[in-house]
Amino acid sequence: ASPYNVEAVRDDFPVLGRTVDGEKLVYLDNAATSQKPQAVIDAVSEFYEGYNANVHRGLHKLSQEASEAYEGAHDKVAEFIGADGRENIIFTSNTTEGVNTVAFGWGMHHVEEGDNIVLTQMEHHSSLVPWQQVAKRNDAELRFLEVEEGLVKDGEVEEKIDEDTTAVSVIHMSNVFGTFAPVDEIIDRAHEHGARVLVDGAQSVPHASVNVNEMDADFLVTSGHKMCGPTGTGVLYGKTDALHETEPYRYGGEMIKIVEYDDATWADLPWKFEGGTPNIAGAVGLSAAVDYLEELGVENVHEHESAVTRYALELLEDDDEVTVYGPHADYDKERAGVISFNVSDAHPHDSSQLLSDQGIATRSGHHCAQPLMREMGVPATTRASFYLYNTYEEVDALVEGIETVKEVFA
Ligand SMILES: Cc1ncc(COP(=O)(O)O)c(CNc2co[nH]c2=O)c1O
Repeated sequence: ASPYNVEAVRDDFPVLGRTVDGEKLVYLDNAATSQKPQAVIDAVSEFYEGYNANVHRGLHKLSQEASEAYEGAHDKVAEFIGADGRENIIFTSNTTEGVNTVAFGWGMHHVEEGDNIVLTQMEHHSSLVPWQQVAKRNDAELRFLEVEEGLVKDGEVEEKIDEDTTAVSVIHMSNVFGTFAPVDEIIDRAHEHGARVLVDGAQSVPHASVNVNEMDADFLVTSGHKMCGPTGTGVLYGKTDALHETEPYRYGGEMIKIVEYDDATWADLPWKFEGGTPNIAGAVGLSAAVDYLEELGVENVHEHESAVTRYALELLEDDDEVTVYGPHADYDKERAGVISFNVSDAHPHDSSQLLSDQGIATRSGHHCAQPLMREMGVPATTRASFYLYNTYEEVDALVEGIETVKEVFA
């Protein structure tokens, strides 16, 4: 049984009521982006209908209202992830921008020749590629914590993070396997050697309770659009001292204090990192998304999602024509709502297409983890990813849909 009334929750999400070519929509692509509750849609509309203005305290009422909403959204996100306050919260357009801000604003200035940067083998391209650039330009070594079935191998953290490690960037929850990396062990080890750690929380913050202070992460990035927030929203968290060590990434208006013809000084945190007119409507929507998740209870979301995922794993693992990648249903540690699988000899793209023909939205491909796919020895996988509104009946629909794939490729 779910910790909340799933059917009532589903009524909050207009898109879930639609059909796809006459088939009832079964949306299982939440790792890519989540659907939006009416409260988020309304918050954005109310902003445009009622107090749309540019922020940073123009001297007219609408600007003051918009500024309060925009700045207040930073406070809300800070509270949601256990940060000290708004100065630790930078709004970005997505996780990718957050990683780039840290890689180029901090990494480029602190990683020196001969240092090493440590990642895991299951990083998303949005983390791997920026750090590749830092390593190349600063003549540093990239190291990878080896992973097996979505789990960092024993001994890797101890072996790979050493006195020459300056930066560690680790995916908190894998968008391929749904597994969690041992971030506490990684952060402890990195801090022993004075290295800063960026946690990629794109898949963890929307799905599980994350507290940046308890975790002691130096930086953490996530996507607002994966946690019921509008497209084009994301968050970069940084410890105050880490952000003071970080150069701005987006220069221009709003992020300055004093500007001369030949130089400028920067605004206080977090505005130093928010050059230009921000995504005000997105921030208002993200604030409403945090309210929605807090109302439901992120722990309840994680409990529901984990139960639905376990149900799916048990059914898929019983099918000897389905290969499930990552730990199986008997796995006793935390695992969130992502299952990568392949069906007999069907190419993942064909599986996804056939499932889509039945109204079932999954994603097939390399999931922005091409090196990992090569490690796994597969060109791609089909991935079902669950969220707070998915049901056991939708898992049954997925399993029935896979039967159709098997018939076509039998
Ligand atoms: C672990 C992880 N890191 C970073 C990103 C990038 O986030 P963005 O900048 O908001 O796009 C994603 C998005 N992952 C996926 C996007 O589409 N399918 C996915 O699995 C992700 O899953």
